[in-house]
Amino acid sequence: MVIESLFYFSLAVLQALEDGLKKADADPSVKAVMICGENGKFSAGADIRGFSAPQSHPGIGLAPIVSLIESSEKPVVAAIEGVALGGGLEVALGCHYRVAHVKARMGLPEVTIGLLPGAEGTQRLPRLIGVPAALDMITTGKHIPATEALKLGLVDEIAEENTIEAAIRLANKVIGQPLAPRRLSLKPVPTLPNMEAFLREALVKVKKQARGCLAPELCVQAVRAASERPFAEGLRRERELFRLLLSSGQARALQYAFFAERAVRRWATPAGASWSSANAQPVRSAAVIGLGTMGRGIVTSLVKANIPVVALEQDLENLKKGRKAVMLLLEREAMKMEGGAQRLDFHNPARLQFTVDFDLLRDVDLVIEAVFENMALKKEIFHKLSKICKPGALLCTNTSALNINEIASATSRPQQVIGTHFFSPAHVMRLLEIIYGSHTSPSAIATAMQLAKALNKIGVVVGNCFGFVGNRMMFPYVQQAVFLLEEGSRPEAVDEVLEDFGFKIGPFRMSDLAGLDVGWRSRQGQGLTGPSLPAGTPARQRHGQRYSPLPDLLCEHGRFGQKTGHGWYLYEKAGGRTATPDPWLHNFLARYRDTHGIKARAIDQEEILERCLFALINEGFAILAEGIASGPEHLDVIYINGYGWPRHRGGPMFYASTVGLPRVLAKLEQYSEVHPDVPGLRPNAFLRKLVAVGSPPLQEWMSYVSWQSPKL
Ligand SMILES: CCCCCCCC/C=C\C=C\CC(=O)SCCNC(=O)CCNC(=O)[C@H](O)C(C)(C)COP(=O)(O)OP(=O)(O)OC[C@H]1O[C@@H](n2cnc3c(N)ncnc32)[C@H](O)[C@@H]1OP(=O)(O)O
Repeated sequence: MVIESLFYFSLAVLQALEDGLKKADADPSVKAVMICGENGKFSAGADIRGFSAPQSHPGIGLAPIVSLIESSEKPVVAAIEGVALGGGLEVALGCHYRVAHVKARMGLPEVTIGLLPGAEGTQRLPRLIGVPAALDMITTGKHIPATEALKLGLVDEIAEENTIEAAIRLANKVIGQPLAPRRLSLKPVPTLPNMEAFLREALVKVKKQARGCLAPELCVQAVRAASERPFAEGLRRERELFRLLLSSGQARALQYAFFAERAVRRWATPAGASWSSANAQPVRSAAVIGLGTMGRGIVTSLVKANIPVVALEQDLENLKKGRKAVMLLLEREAMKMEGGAQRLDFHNPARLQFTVDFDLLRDVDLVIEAVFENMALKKEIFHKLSKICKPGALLCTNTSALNINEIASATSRPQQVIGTHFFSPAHVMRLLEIIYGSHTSPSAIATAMQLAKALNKIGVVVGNCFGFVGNRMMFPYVQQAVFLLEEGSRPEAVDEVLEDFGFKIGPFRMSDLAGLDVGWRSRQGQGLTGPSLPAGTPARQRHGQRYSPLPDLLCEHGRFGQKTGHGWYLYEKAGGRTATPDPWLHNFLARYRDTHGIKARAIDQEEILERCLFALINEGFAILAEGIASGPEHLDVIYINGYGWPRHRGGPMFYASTVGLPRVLAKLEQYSEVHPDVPGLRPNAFLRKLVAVGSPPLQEWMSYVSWQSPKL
């Protein structure tokens, strides 16, 4: 008998499975059962949306079905095609045999949505493949290919062609064989000589990796229960831990992040452009200009995506340096991939060519300029590109803040100019901020989004303003961090609070890593410091607002961060990575406060957290109100994927909604009263409006934006 299930479970699917199994058991003419999915997909598990209404969620009814499958007196074989994920794999674990198509993928990704495999998966999987492999799958949520599943013993057979036929063949073969040895609930968990030490180390590892995130830790506890307790008791523990996660708030945040990342694919602009009005142009070849840190990563990304690249530098010396660095990156990437260097084919000049000759850019479909942040230089390059490149070529600039319209004005085809803000290291980081200017065509946006997909990145379309979304929100955050130092705090104290919140790295460690000179150059360009600063400008004020010259002073002392061996911290050497608190810096701060008559005060963790985060969130509301991004999900996806925001807190705007908008507003009002010369702390009008209308759920915020004056 064949039972078909749907892509992700609904109550109806579970009911059909139960009915089918009972019918098969009762019918003497049925000798074996095969469970498969529809349309070549076994199952992606439970419907994630339902976890916000757990009482009615189909997942709740899943565990009894898995038990029912296992206890069947007739052999049950799972025919896995496409994916078997989460509850889908748990169903397969209840079956007595598993056959997978060679291209199928399997996994227990519940941890990524803040849960654990709660339909007996944490108890069955270790019994089947042992604790180390099960723990790896359950705590990372990774999807493994069928070939690996076979090696682990997760599946019994691999089908190259027709999985259903192979599963039926296997079912016929095993009719009449004893089923007890195939029932995982009856098997012991394979022992390890050092199980206790192994589990302890696993716990330490996940706690370190996912700071503050509960699910990986509770997954380890559930697997520990499997190794220490009888099956039925292990199940009770699994259920208990599952309930804890479901009510933790982190599950909601992680599930929100799952859907937010999918929602941003459906881009739209205030002018009404979207996928439905735009066709992406094919990108069959690309060029990258500038082989500095960003350019090298971008070339690597393109090669990995199988797009032939022309890599251009201004002179032979830089070309040689850039080429060596790119080759090293590609060698490393190839080592991580199946098929390695052969698959990447980067030694083939038809796939990757290094040159100083602009003329070789004549035929490419897309150019990504990645020279350093200098408007004059970028304009010169774009002017050249508009003369050389073929008419349809997309012209992208990798800038983190500069005005796309001004860069586009140097060309004769501003409709084809677009910002593509990569994050460092560009071949690793998943975010791609895609910035359209006033003249960028919908087709150019669609092409850039398509490129993001090809590069396995998450493209987020945003409007043009200084710093775009990510850096614009980052400025007030870093500004508050520096103000806190002026007022009495230390870099390590501020970093610790934000790292305890869950950021991978606090603002001062981050500045040291990125290089303090980057911001210094930008502030010099803006006339905020350096020779162009008018004489007589007060040290701690610019344009009537509070300004801290601390970062500029550090640069004047040659402290650029990791690269010089000292910045906000001290490092073991130039280029070192181990940050230690620096007594020189502490003295320097004390002298600075004396010079400016600032009385140092003790600043508590709450103030550090709120001033940094609420200033960032406040800017987020301004961005939404101006129509720079089409929804809070966009801001959250940018922060999770580009700025190390803890995913289990769902992104800054989601976090604001969990704190409660009235509280965010009240706190901003309170801080703003104390610091009236800091615009970043002045509550944004859109935040006020949302509070005034009763703080609607985040999904409804954008319906309160008035679009009369989008600054686009
Ligand atoms: C109260 C205590 C009681 C204790 C008992 C508890 C019992 C618990 C029992 C069972 C629990 C089961 C847990 C689960 O099964 S949780 C779900 C686990 N599965 C996943 O996490 C899979 C998530 N999906 C993916 O990874 C991908 O979508 C994938 C399936 C690999 C397909 O990828 P791709 O081809 O790139 O397509 P998209 O990601 O764009 O997805 C297409 C659309 O489908 C939507 N989608 C996908 N999976 C789900 C899902 N599981 N639930 C809801 N929706 C899903 C996705 O959002 C896309 O939608 P759209 O096109 O609108 O953007």
